[in-house]
Amino acid sequence: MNNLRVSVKAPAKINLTLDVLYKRPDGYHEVEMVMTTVDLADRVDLIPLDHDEIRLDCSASFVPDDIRNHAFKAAYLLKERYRVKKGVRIYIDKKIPVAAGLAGGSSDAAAALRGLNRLWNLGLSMEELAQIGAEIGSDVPFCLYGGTALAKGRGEKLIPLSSPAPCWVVLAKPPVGVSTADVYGGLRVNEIKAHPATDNMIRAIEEQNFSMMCQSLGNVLEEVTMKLYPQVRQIKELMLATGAEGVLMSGSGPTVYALVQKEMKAQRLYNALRGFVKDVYAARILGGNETDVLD
Ligand SMILES: C[C@@](CO)(OP(=O)(O)O)[C@H](O)COP(=O)(O)OP(=O)(O)OC[C@H]1O[C@@H](n2ccc(N)nc2=O)[C@H](O)[C@@H]1O
Ligand SMILES: Nc1ncnc2c1ncn2[C@@H]1O[C@H](COP(=O)(O)OP(=O)(O)O)[C@@H](O)[C@H]1O
Repeated sequence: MNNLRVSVKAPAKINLTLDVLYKRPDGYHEVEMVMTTVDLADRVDLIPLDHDEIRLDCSASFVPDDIRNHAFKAAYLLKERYRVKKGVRIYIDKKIPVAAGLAGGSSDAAAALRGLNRLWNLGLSMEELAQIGAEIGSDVPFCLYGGTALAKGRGEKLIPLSSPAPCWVVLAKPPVGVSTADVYGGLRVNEIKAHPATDNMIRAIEEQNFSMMCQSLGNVLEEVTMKLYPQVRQIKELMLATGAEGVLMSGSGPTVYALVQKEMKAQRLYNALRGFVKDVYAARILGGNETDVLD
């Protein structure tokens, strides 16, 4: 049975921009955000079971192992909708920090959708998978396609972009978990001080202009999370003082990342941050399509 297992890479995303246009009647916020994938990734293994059950285990014990897990929900929705009478064990090798603004759970769900489409021979198109993904979470469609994209609507409407200038991303997560709903809930849309220059960011990406990309970083949720967790501001300041060319909080946070072009600078930042917080990662912007099924 084990030779039929499918393993899928589930990369983290960062927000290069995150703008909120207005609060919608359905409670969600209309967003405009540029996202890209980085090579910090979970691995999702899908192993057929000989009975009709979804079982989930994760290397991080505090991650839910039932329908509250986005990857479990992906399998559940596929089984329900396409009347699949097969069982699967989902194993998540967790490398992306949890509740961090890096879409770890969404990426696991996207990986499960892609992998199960193959394991169960469903023949679903990416559009069909993205529709199911959007029912699980606003970031799941982006995670399905990966690469770099402008996301609109509540995050599920995607316009693909080319790869940004290659660079290093040094990520630091203070030891707090952030609830995305609480952060959006704390935002007063008519009090937003500065909206990110989304058009400039898109141009910087198209032109692979690294310094323009750094200048165009912006996230309207940053202020909200910084009020809750002052460590976010402290990490940003430390990153800038250590030579980061651009810094921003990703998503609803609390992870902050620094962009640098040279590996040596990434190493210096990594070392400086490790003296301040435990969760530090050095990764590369992937930017292209890297969401392949591994085997
Ligand atoms: C902020 C972002 C930026 O990429 O990422 P994370 O910080 O979660 O990684 C996303 O918008 C998060 O997407 P995701 O985590 O999939 O959110 P969902 O599960 O769909 O929604 C969780 C909750 O966030 C709020 N929400 C989410 C998306 C949106 N456009 N408006 C909202 O107001 C709603 O209160 C919703 O109930
Ligand atoms: N596969 C998963 N990995 C991590 N967290 C998950 C997963 N499925 C559901 N969750 C739940 O989703 C919440 C948000 O987690 P995550 O996706 O890591 O963060 P974020 O939305 O900030 O990027 C967590 O608190 C966790 O309980």
